[in-house]
Amino acid sequence: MAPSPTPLTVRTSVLPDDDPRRTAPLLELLPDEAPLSWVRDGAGLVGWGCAARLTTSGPERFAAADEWWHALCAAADVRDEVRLPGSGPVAFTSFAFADRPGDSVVVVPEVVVGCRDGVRWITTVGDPARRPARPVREPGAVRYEPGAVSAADYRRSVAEAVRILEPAGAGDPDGVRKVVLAHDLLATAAEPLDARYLLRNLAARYPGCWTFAVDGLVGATPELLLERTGRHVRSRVLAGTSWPRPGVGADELASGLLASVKDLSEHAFAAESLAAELRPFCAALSVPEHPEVLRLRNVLHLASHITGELHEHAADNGVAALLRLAAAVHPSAAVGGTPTPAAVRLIERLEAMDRGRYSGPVGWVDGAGNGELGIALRCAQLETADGATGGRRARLFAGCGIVAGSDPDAEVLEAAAKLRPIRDALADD
Ligand SMILES: C=C(O[C@@H]1C=C(C(=O)O)C=C[C@H]1O)C(=O)O
Repeated sequence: MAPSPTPLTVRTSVLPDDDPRRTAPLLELLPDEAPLSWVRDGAGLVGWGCAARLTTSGPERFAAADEWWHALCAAADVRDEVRLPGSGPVAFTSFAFADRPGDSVVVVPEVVVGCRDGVRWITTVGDPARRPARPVREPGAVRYEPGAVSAADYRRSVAEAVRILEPAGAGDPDGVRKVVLAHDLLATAAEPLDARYLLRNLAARYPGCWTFAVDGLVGATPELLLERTGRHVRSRVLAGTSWPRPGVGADELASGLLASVKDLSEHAFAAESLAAELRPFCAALSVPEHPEVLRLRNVLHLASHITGELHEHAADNGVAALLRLAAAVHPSAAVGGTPTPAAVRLIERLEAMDRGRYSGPVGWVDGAGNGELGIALRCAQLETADGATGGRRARLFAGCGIVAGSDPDAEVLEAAAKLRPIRDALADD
């Protein structure tokens, strides 16, 4: 049962010209204590402090979060002179991948600074405490060791999946055709980890990705699960991956990916599952016939941009609030598999680790039910010391979509390429 909300006083105003926060890069405004971020190409939202917080779990976690957030906003005293998506009341959210185990969190910051369409604003909730702007700390040397699932265990589980999965165009129509398996890696730094160090390095190297931090989960994801702005919804589905190899040019990698039957089938599962779950909410939905290639520093992905217009009644009565839509589309076949329930059971059996909030929806939601949720990929969970960040350990995750034609050795290399963004961001450079 969600706790009963205490009324919040929410004030949003445009930052005046002479305020240094108007021009400083968003990430540079963050204090070291529990920073919150959703930034892409320099725009987005950063937040800090905690005016309200919900921890929830289980299959109803999205509904519980939506109900709590809706009640909090309905009771709030709001003055918003900006009136853009992300102004007024805002919560940062990060959901567990699995129904069980794992906690999901919704955090309402005391301060949010937002930037959108060239407008910079600040939102305060209550009377925020001043936080000292301590300099960003470097992690020093970082040591790695296997996590709950080593690379060797991962290879074995992929090989087992390849044996079990139904081949394309044949086999049992109800059998699992795609499953996404992951493994983890533990990093221990010489110095306490400062999320801001990771955020800045990630944003510098992956500006087109969404650089996020919520409750110690820090990363830069290229995958947008769902964005809702009024009646408009949008998703960037990724599945099918290639990575740089010596002697192979970027164009060759891209054309190889577009011609790979295995990657195209992996991709089709992901794009179709997202579209199928979203369709009942939409008056119009546009799904590209063929994916395109998204080029990042560490990998290339097949990408589909799906857009839709929500039914007017769905948009108006709250059934299509972003957190409700998230319940419908998560887990897509980009991080679960096809068909979803059987694939999720196979993940429990073969992967057998607690993913926590890795590969769950992460992002923000505003008081009107708008917002952006990415899939928490290319990320690390920072260990918390005494309930606050500042520990020296982090758990990194990466996974790959497996189909009957997958090669276990290649999937180990692909997962290693997906760990690069965080490993590079942790490097003491
Ligand atoms: C699971 C991850 O990535 C997902 C799997 C992909 C694939 O298998 O090709 C591509 C992008 C993501 O949807 C990850 O980065 O950990």
